[in-house]
Amino acid sequence: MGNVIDIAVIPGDGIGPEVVAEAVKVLKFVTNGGKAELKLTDYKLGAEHWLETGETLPEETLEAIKKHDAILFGAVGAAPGDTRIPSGIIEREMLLKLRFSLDHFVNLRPAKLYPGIESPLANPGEVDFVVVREGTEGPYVGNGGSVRTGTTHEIATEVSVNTAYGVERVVRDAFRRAAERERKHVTLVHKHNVLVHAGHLWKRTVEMVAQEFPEVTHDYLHVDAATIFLTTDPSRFDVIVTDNLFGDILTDQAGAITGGIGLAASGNINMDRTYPSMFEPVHGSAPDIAGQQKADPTAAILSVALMLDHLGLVEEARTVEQAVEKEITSRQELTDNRTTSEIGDAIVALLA
Ligand SMILES: NC(=O)C1=CN([C@@H]2O[C@H](COP(=O)(O)OP(=O)(O)OC[C@H]3O[C@@H](n4cnc5c(N)ncnc54)[C@H](O)[C@@H]3O)[C@@H](O)[C@H]2O)C=CC1
Ligand SMILES: CC(C)CC(=O)C(=O)O
Ligand SMILES: [Mg+2]
Repeated sequence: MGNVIDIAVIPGDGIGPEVVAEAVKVLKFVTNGGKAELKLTDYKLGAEHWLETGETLPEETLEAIKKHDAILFGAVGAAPGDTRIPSGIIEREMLLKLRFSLDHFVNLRPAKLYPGIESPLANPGEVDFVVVREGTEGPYVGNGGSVRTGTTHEIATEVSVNTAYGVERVVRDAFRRAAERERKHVTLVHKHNVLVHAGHLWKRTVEMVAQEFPEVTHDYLHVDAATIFLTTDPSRFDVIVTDNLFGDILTDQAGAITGGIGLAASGNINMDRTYPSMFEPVHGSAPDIAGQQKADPTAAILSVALMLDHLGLVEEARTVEQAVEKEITSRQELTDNRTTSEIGDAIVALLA
């Protein structure tokens, strides 16, 4: 990394550029005069870019992105009903291509109910867990197709790919994280009563890796039951490890119970550091509120804290998290009807 922190910025579509602008404000402020000089390079990618150019993620852009220390990402994608853009093209050929090409095998999604934030649950208790979602495999790999057989019936397949290598490395990561946490507990979430091939691989892998971590306890929940407990007893969770699809769904639910998707941060992490990791809010491009300064930028700002931590700027990361915590605690309502930019400014003011 040297004395320069070299960040690729991909604002994307919808509210992506609005929340990234606030995240960048925070990043500039917190690194100003610090250990390293900040260098930001913007990349125009996403649905709007595709409409203008027909490009999703050209190889030369991918190669250029690989050279940065980390990536700050907003969100991409069109409104679900937008017929100008083939559904999924941007998500798969741009966002997932980035995650897969850069081997972001740990999709880290912390879920914390900050003091002062109202949960929709009557008695949420103390909620502070992380979801370690596998980021490069599962049903998101594009292993499928749509064919017509001799009958008139169309067949569509979407095959989930789970390699022993991929499962083992993410499960070990979850146990390592649990070993560092107070409660030291891992919950595997899957559906091995039905998805027996993938489910048993995950279950056997957890049993195997658990031997290396005698101080970490573990249990198992089928994903349907996990959604119940996320609503009725979220404080039971410490570290959840799960596949790409279940982790995607559970982390939107985790966002909702911890005060809203506008607060949920994530990191797509290449733990081997062979390529840059990417930090982004859990939410999407929110076309329903885009361009109105209604989005909460807190998730994007907390993603900056995850990024700083990953880059070894631990003090700066903690400073950002503390400022967010302080700002959130002072809120009467989730955003207090302030603009995206006003919330960003309020957090920056607390960094000073
Ligand atoms: N990582 C990414 O780039 C992701 C992209 N998407 C894409 O985003 C587009 C919209 O997807 P949706 O399913 O509608 O999910 P979404 O997360 O964009 O929006 C769901 C709901 O949450 C609200 N919301 C989201 N972020 C918010 C914020 N920061 N502050 C306040 N409210 C917020 C939205 O207004 C909407 O009502 C689609 O094209 C989808 O494929 C969806 C999820 C992740
Ligand atoms: C490819 C993305 C749109 C999947 C998603 O919703 C997410 O990663 O949260
Ligand atoms: Mg999602």
